[in-house]
Amino acid sequence: MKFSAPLKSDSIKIMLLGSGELGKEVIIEAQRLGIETIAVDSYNNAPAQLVANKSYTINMKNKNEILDVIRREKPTYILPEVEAINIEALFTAEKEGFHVIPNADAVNKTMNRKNIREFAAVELKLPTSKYEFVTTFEGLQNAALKIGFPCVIKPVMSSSGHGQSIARSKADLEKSWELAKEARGDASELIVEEFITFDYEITMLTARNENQTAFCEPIGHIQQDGDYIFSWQPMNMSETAKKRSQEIAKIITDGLGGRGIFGVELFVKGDEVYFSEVSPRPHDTGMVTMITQSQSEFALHVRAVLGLPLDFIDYGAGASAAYKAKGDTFNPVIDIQENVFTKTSFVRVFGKPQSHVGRRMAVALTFDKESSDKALQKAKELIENFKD
Ligand SMILES: Nc1ncnc2c1ncn2[C@@H]1O[C@H](COP(=O)(O)OP(=O)(O)OP(=O)(O)O)[C@@H](O)[C@H]1O
Ligand SMILES: NCC(=O)N[C@@H]1O[C@H](COP(=O)([O-])[O-])[C@@H](O)[C@H]1O
Ligand SMILES: [Mg+2]
Repeated sequence: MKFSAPLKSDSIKIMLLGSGELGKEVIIEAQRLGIETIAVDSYNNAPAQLVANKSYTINMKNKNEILDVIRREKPTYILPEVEAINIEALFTAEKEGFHVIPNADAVNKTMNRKNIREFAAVELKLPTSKYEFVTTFEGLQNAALKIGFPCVIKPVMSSSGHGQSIARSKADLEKSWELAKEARGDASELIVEEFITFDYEITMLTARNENQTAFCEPIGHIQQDGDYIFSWQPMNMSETAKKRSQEIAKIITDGLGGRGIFGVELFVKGDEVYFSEVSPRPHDTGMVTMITQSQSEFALHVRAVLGLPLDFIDYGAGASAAYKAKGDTFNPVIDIQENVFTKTSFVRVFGKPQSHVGRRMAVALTFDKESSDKALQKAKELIENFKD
């Protein structure tokens, strides 16, 4: 195997665009290799800014502000960490010779549900739910009638379930239409998806670079209001479904190309696997890998970016439970009970400077050599005792 270069860490600079909890762990992993790090976000004291060498607070949707920090800092690698980034800035940076991870086109495709869905379903011919795109309320009504109820309605640009809803009948559509407007991204166009009655859903974390593609064990998860609350690894699945999941993950990540880790989101029904969406970066459900793998998804992301080997060992089964704020405050204090600090469990507090109801603030991680179920049970119990 040939690697792109020996690691000369002092000559490498990584810039994160978006500095939340996932980026914070990426920065820590890069720092462990002696790499200079810069964290950019739209608010001060974002989690990754707390641990980076340097930070900038800018309007992430403004092309010039993004290009200004890139041209000033001249990072070796630019790592988008959130979806809401001015994409033209990334295309321009790439043209100027900067290395965007995994690449500007992949970021563009995945930040917009229309682009990624058409790429996956039409171009790559991957199985997905039935879908339609709409821009008017009348269009939504027609699409929902065509696809049938229940159906899932999402803004084409949004994440963590923002603006997403399930319409169970025609009467729900008005509410769905209004809700979609609240999305942070672009709510001018919506996707209407057939509701898949899956047995379970997984994230297939896939790390790739020019040398290698590596899969993590499948991660099962539970979502509430379109946002993850519990995840566990490994998800116990049939060999056929697992193989199919890896095949789909390989096709979509090869299709997008570039270096980095991807969170490939899949719905599984029997041995049938449907592609849902993909993050070209670490995935929230993948935080469980901080306790289950010798190299977490964050460490693998950094290694993939640097062209280093993507080999690691699995320690055993584990689970994660997200803690979401119950109140709205500045400088929130998260109250964590002593029972989290055991041989087989720990906590990561993100350090967000402000809480609002439902904002993810911390994660409890549990380990159980043999059983994901037991690890999940323990994580659920631990999170019950968190307060803010
Ligand atoms: N077509 C569908 N059928 C059934 N369930 C769905 C469908 N689409 C979405 N869901 C459910 O809603 C969850 C969130 O959907 P999706 O991943 O598209 O939203 P998101 O806002 O991009 O979330 P995130 O950014 O956290 O990945 C899915 O993980 C799944 O549980
Ligand atoms: N599903 C995507 C996801 O989990 N993204 C993670 O959440 C942060 C935003 O959190 P915030 O909304 O609390 O600022 C992002 O910066 C990223 O770390
Ligand atoms: Mg998702």
